[in-house]
Amino acid sequence: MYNIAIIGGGCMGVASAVEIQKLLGDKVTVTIFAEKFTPDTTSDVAAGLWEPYLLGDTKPEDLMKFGLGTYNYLIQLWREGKAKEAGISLIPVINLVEGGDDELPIWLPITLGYSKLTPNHLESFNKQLGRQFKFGFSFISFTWEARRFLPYLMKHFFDNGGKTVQRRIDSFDELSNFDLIVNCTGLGAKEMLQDSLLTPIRGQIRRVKAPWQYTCYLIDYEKEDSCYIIPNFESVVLGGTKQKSFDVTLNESDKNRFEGHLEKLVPSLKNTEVVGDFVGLRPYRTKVRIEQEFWKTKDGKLVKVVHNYGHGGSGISLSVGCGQETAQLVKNILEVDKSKL
Ligand SMILES: Cc1cc2nc3c(=O)[nH]c(=O)nc-3n(C[C@H](O)[C@H](O)[C@H](O)COP(=O)(O)OP(=O)(O)OC[C@H]3O[C@@H](n4cnc5c(N)ncnc54)[C@H](O)[C@@H]3O)c2cc1C
Repeated sequence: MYNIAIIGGGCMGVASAVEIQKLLGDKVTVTIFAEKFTPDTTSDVAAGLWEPYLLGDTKPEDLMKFGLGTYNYLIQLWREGKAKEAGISLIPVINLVEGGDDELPIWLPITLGYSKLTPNHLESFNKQLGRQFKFGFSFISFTWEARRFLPYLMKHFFDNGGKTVQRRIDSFDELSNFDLIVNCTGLGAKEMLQDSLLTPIRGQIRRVKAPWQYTCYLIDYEKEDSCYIIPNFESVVLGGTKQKSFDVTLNESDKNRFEGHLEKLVPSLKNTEVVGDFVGLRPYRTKVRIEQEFWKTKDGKLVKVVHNYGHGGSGISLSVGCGQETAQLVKNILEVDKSKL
C-alpha cells in the first residue's frame, strides 16, 4: 500500500486524486492537503467552459490529449444522465475574431459539431455591434461548473477512502513521510517553488440572472480586451478581464466594461439582476508543467514528486486529461518498486 499526498484542492488536485484512485485502486491511500477547498479556490470562480486557451507553448499534442480526456469524460457523464449532479451543460458557442489569426483552432474537431461562420453571418454581427469581425466559428461544447463538480468528485474521492487536510504547505519537506507527492498548487507553485515561469492573469467576471440565455458568445477570446457571455446553471457569466496582476480586489471600471457591448450583443441582458462580481487569478505558465522530479529534502532524503500545474485559462477544460496523465506518471514511478503494487 502506498501513501500519496496531493497538494491542492482545485480542479487539478481533485481530478488527479480521483484518477489516481481509479488507476491504482486499493494499492494507494490518497490524502489531499490544501489551504482552500471548494467553494474558495480559483477553479470555483471559473465559468467552466471547455475551450483550451492561454496555455503558452504547451505542445499541441499535449493540449489535444488533455482536452480530449476531459471532453470524453464530460460526454460520458452527460450520456449517463449525471449532468445535473456533476454540473455539466451542453451549450452552443459562437466565437468571433476581429483581428489576428483566421485559422480554426487545432482542438476544434474534438467538439461534437463545428463550422466556420459564413460571410453573411459575420456581416450581421458586424452591423449589430459596429465591429469588423473577419473570422468566426461555432461549435458545441460543455460548461463544467466547479462549484457543482468539485463536491461531486469529492464525494467519489471520500467513498474511495480519500482523506483531506486543510493546511498550507510551504515545502515538500513537510510531507516527506509520504511515498509520493503530487503538486497541484496552481499559482501557489510560484511562491512554493520560486517558479518564475508562472504569472497571474487576473480575471474579473460578473454573474447575472438570465435563465433565458443559452448561447455562449466569445469575442476575441485570446486577446486582453476580450469579452464573453457564458451561461451556467443558475447564472450567466459576463467576462472577463485578462490582466497580469496579483490584485484580487474588485475593480469598479472592470465592473462597468460588461455594460455596453455585451448588452448590444444580447440586448435582453440589459438590467438583469446582478448575482455578484468575482475575481480569480489564472495560473498562466509558459508551458503546462506535468513531470516528475526527485526532491531533495533539507536532511538529504529523496522524495518522489509529480507536478501538475500552470494551466492558465484552461484548467477546467484540461483537468481530467491532466489528471489521467498524472495518474499514469504516478503508476510508472511506483512500478519501479513493484513489491507494494
Ligand atoms: C475569471 C476566470 C474564468 C475562468 N474560466 C475558465 C473556463 O471557462 N474554462 C476553463 O477551462 N478554465 C477557466 N479558468 C481557468 C481555471 O479556473 C484555472 O486554470 C484552474 O482553476 C486551475 O486549477 P488548479 O486546480 O490548478 O488551481 P486552483 O483552483 O487555484 O487550486 C489550487 C489549490 O492549491 C492550493 N494551494 C496552493 N498553494 C498551496 C500551498 N502552499 N499549500 C497548500 N495548498 C495550496 C489552493 O488552496 C487550492 O486548493 C478561469 C479562471 C478565471 C480566473
